[in-house]
Amino acid sequence: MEQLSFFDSDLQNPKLPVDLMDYRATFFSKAECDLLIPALKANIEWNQETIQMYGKLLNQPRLTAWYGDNGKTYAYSGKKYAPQPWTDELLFIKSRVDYAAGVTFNSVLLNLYRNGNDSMAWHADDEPELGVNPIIASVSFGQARRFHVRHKIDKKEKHSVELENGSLLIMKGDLQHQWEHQVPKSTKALKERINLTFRVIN
Ligand SMILES: O=C(O)CCC(=O)C(=O)O
Ligand SMILES: [Fe+2]
Repeated sequence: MEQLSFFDSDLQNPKLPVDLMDYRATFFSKAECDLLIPALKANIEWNQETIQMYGKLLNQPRLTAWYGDNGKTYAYSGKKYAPQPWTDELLFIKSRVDYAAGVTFNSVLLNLYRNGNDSMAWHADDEPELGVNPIIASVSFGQARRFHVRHKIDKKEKHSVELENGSLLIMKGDLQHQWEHQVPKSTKALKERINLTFRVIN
Protein backbone atom coordinates (compact mmCIF):
# COMPACT_ATOMS: atom_id res chain seq x y z
CA MET A 1 0.00 0.00 0.00
CA GLU A 2 0.96 3.62 -0.46
CA GLN A 3 2.94 4.77 2.54
CA LEU A 4 1.97 8.02 4.16
CA SER A 5 3.32 8.84 7.55
CA PHE A 6 2.15 11.92 9.37
CA PHE A 7 3.97 11.51 12.64
CA ASP A 8 4.85 15.00 13.90
CA SER A 9 8.26 13.99 15.15
CA ASP A 10 9.31 12.20 11.95
CA LEU A 11 12.13 14.56 11.13
CA GLN A 12 13.44 15.02 14.64
CA ASN A 13 13.55 11.36 15.39
CA PRO A 14 15.23 8.95 13.01
CA LYS A 15 14.21 6.08 15.29
CA LEU A 16 10.53 6.68 14.52
CA PRO A 17 9.04 3.30 13.68
CA VAL A 18 7.67 4.24 10.24
CA ASP A 19 8.42 0.72 9.10
CA LEU A 20 6.11 -0.46 11.89
CA MET A 21 3.10 1.74 11.07
CA ASP A 22 1.31 2.85 7.90
CA TYR A 23 -1.27 5.61 8.22
CA ARG A 24 -3.93 6.64 5.69
CA ALA A 25 -6.01 9.60 6.81
CA THR A 26 -8.98 9.21 4.43
CA PHE A 27 -9.18 5.49 3.82
CA PHE A 28 -12.99 5.72 3.95
CA SER A 29 -14.66 8.76 2.38
CA LYS A 30 -16.77 11.17 4.43
CA ALA A 31 -19.90 9.75 2.71
CA GLU A 32 -18.91 6.18 3.67
CA CYS A 33 -18.24 7.26 7.27
CA ASP A 34 -21.65 8.93 7.46
CA LEU A 35 -23.31 5.65 6.48
CA LEU A 36 -21.08 3.29 8.47
CA ILE A 37 -21.11 5.10 11.84
CA PRO A 38 -24.90 4.88 12.49
CA ALA A 39 -24.96 1.30 11.15
CA LEU A 40 -22.17 0.24 13.53
CA LYS A 41 -23.83 2.06 16.44
CA ALA A 42 -27.14 0.31 15.79
CA ASN A 43 -26.11 -3.18 14.67
CA ILE A 44 -23.12 -3.98 16.89
CA GLU A 45 -23.86 -5.61 20.22
CA TRP A 46 -21.88 -3.27 22.48
CA ASN A 47 -20.85 -4.61 25.88
CA GLN A 48 -19.72 -2.95 29.08
CA GLU A 49 -16.89 -5.24 30.22
CA THR A 50 -15.30 -5.04 33.65
CA ILE A 51 -11.69 -5.09 34.78
CA GLN A 52 -10.24 -6.24 38.07
CA MET A 53 -8.04 -3.49 39.51
CA TYR A 54 -6.65 -3.10 43.03
CA GLY A 55 -9.06 -5.85 44.14
CA LYS A 56 -12.06 -3.96 42.79
CA LEU A 57 -14.27 -4.70 39.81
CA LEU A 58 -14.35 -1.59 37.62
CA ASN A 59 -16.11 -0.84 34.35
CA GLN A 60 -13.79 -0.61 31.37
CA PRO A 61 -13.62 3.03 30.22
CA ARG A 62 -15.27 2.22 26.85
CA LEU A 63 -17.73 -0.26 25.33
CA THR A 64 -16.43 -3.24 23.37
CA ALA A 65 -17.51 -5.98 20.99
CA TRP A 66 -15.82 -8.99 19.44
CA TYR A 67 -16.78 -10.28 15.98
CA GLY A 68 -15.18 -12.84 13.71
CA ASP A 69 -15.07 -16.27 12.15
CA ASN A 70 -16.71 -19.00 14.18
CA GLY A 71 -14.30 -20.65 16.64
CA LYS A 72 -11.76 -17.81 16.77
CA THR A 73 -11.90 -17.36 20.53
CA TYR A 74 -9.99 -14.47 22.02
CA ALA A 75 -8.50 -14.40 25.52
CA TYR A 76 -8.17 -10.93 27.01
CA SER A 77 -7.58 -9.81 30.61
CA GLY A 78 -8.05 -13.34 31.87
CA LYS A 79 -11.39 -13.85 30.08
CA LYS A 80 -12.31 -15.74 26.94
CA TYR A 81 -14.55 -14.23 24.29
CA ALA A 82 -16.43 -16.12 21.58
CA PRO A 83 -16.98 -13.94 18.50
CA GLN A 84 -20.33 -12.71 17.22
CA PRO A 85 -20.92 -13.54 13.54
CA TRP A 86 -19.84 -10.90 10.97
CA THR A 87 -22.44 -8.23 10.11
CA ASP A 88 -22.83 -6.76 6.59
CA GLU A 89 -21.10 -3.51 7.61
CA LEU A 90 -18.19 -5.38 9.15
CA LEU A 91 -17.76 -7.53 6.04
CA PHE A 92 -17.78 -4.40 3.88
CA ILE A 93 -15.11 -2.73 6.05
CA LYS A 94 -13.11 -5.96 6.26
CA SER A 95 -13.03 -6.41 2.46
CA ARG A 96 -11.44 -2.97 2.05
CA VAL A 97 -9.02 -3.46 4.93
CA ASP A 98 -8.03 -6.99 3.84
CA TYR A 99 -7.16 -5.63 0.39
CA ALA A 100 -5.11 -2.69 1.73
CA ALA A 101 -3.23 -4.81 4.25
CA GLY A 102 -2.82 -7.86 2.02
CA VAL A 103 -4.16 -10.01 4.85
CA THR A 104 -7.38 -12.01 5.29
CA PHE A 105 -8.38 -11.00 8.80
CA ASN A 106 -10.57 -13.45 10.75
CA SER A 107 -11.66 -11.28 13.67
CA VAL A 108 -12.17 -7.74 14.85
CA LEU A 109 -12.24 -6.05 18.25
CA LEU A 110 -14.48 -2.99 18.34
CA ASN A 111 -14.15 -0.16 20.86
CA LEU A 112 -16.68 2.60 21.40
CA TYR A 113 -15.22 5.66 23.14
CA ARG A 114 -18.32 7.54 24.32
CA ASN A 115 -16.53 10.80 25.23
CA GLY A 116 -13.15 12.17 26.34
CA ASN A 117 -13.38 10.22 29.58
CA ASP A 118 -13.21 6.92 27.71
CA SER A 119 -9.73 5.62 26.95
CA MET A 120 -7.45 2.65 26.36
CA ALA A 121 -4.51 2.19 28.74
CA TRP A 122 -0.92 1.39 27.68
CA HIS A 123 -0.70 -2.12 26.27
CA ALA A 124 0.68 -4.20 23.43
CA ASP A 125 -1.40 -6.64 21.42
CA ASP A 126 1.05 -9.46 21.96
CA GLU A 127 -1.20 -12.36 22.92
CA PRO A 128 0.24 -15.66 21.66
CA GLU A 129 -2.81 -16.41 19.48
CA LEU A 130 -1.96 -13.32 17.37
CA GLY A 131 1.34 -14.93 16.38
CA VAL A 132 4.80 -13.38 16.03
CA ASN A 133 4.87 -9.86 14.49
CA PRO A 134 1.13 -9.66 13.85
CA ILE A 135 -0.38 -7.27 11.30
CA ILE A 136 -3.22 -5.40 13.00
CA ALA A 137 -5.37 -3.00 10.97
CA SER A 138 -7.00 -0.22 12.98
CA VAL A 139 -9.94 1.70 11.47
CA SER A 140 -11.29 4.82 13.18
CA PHE A 141 -14.66 6.53 12.79
CA GLY A 142 -16.07 9.68 14.36
CA GLN A 143 -14.21 11.85 16.84
CA ALA A 144 -10.47 12.06 16.12
CA ARG A 145 -8.42 10.83 19.09
CA ARG A 146 -4.69 10.86 19.86
CA PHE A 147 -2.88 7.54 19.61
CA HIS A 148 0.39 7.33 21.53
CA VAL A 149 3.18 4.85 20.97
CA ARG A 150 6.11 4.45 23.35
CA HIS A 151 9.08 2.11 23.44
CA LYS A 152 8.75 -0.60 26.09
CA ILE A 153 12.27 -0.14 27.46
CA ASP A 154 13.16 3.45 26.58
CA LYS A 155 9.84 4.96 27.67
CA LYS A 156 10.97 8.47 26.64
CA GLU A 157 10.93 7.23 23.04
CA LYS A 158 7.38 8.30 22.27
CA HIS A 159 5.35 9.25 19.20
CA SER A 160 1.78 10.19 18.55
CA VAL A 161 -0.69 10.46 15.69
CA GLU A 162 -4.25 11.79 15.52
CA LEU A 163 -6.50 8.97 14.30
CA GLU A 164 -9.04 10.76 12.14
CA ASN A 165 -12.54 9.88 10.94
CA GLY A 166 -12.25 7.24 8.20
CA SER A 167 -8.55 6.59 8.78
CA LEU A 168 -6.60 3.34 8.61
CA LEU A 169 -3.52 2.63 10.72
CA ILE A 170 -1.68 -0.59 10.01
CA MET A 171 0.51 -1.85 12.84
CA LYS A 172 3.11 -4.38 11.78
CA GLY A 173 6.65 -5.69 12.22
CA ASP A 174 7.71 -6.06 15.84
CA LEU A 175 5.65 -3.06 17.02
CA GLN A 176 3.69 -5.24 19.46
CA HIS A 177 6.91 -6.62 20.96
CA GLN A 178 9.06 -3.49 21.26
CA TRP A 179 6.39 -0.83 21.75
CA GLU A 180 3.16 -0.14 23.65
CA HIS A 181 0.24 2.06 22.61
CA GLN A 182 -2.62 3.92 24.27
CA VAL A 183 -5.55 6.23 23.62
CA PRO A 184 -5.43 8.71 26.53
CA LYS A 185 -8.36 10.44 28.17
CA SER A 186 -8.97 14.05 27.21
CA THR A 187 -10.38 16.90 29.27
CA LYS A 188 -11.93 18.35 26.10
CA ALA A 189 -15.61 17.73 25.34
CA LEU A 190 -15.15 14.94 22.82
CA LYS A 191 -17.82 13.17 20.80
CA GLU A 192 -18.11 9.45 20.14
CA ARG A 193 -15.46 7.46 18.36
CA ILE A 194 -15.59 3.89 17.07
CA ASN A 195 -12.35 1.98 16.53
CA LEU A 196 -12.03 -1.44 14.90
CA THR A 197 -8.84 -3.47 15.14
CA PHE A 198 -8.80 -6.31 12.62
CA ARG A 199 -6.66 -9.27 13.64
CA VAL A 200 -5.71 -12.77 12.60
CA ILE A 201 -6.29 -15.21 15.45
CA ASN A 202 -4.38 -18.45 14.97
O1 LIG B 1 -8.76 2.80 19.76
C1 LIG B 1 -7.62 2.68 19.28
O2 LIG B 1 -7.19 3.43 18.42
C2 LIG B 1 -6.70 1.61 19.79
C3 LIG B 1 -7.38 0.30 20.03
C4 LIG B 1 -6.41 -0.73 20.49
O3 LIG B 1 -5.27 -0.48 20.76
C5 LIG B 1 -6.85 -2.13 20.59
O4 LIG B 1 -8.03 -2.42 20.35
O5 LIG B 1 -6.02 -2.98 20.93
FE1 LIG C 1 -4.08 -2.27 20.92
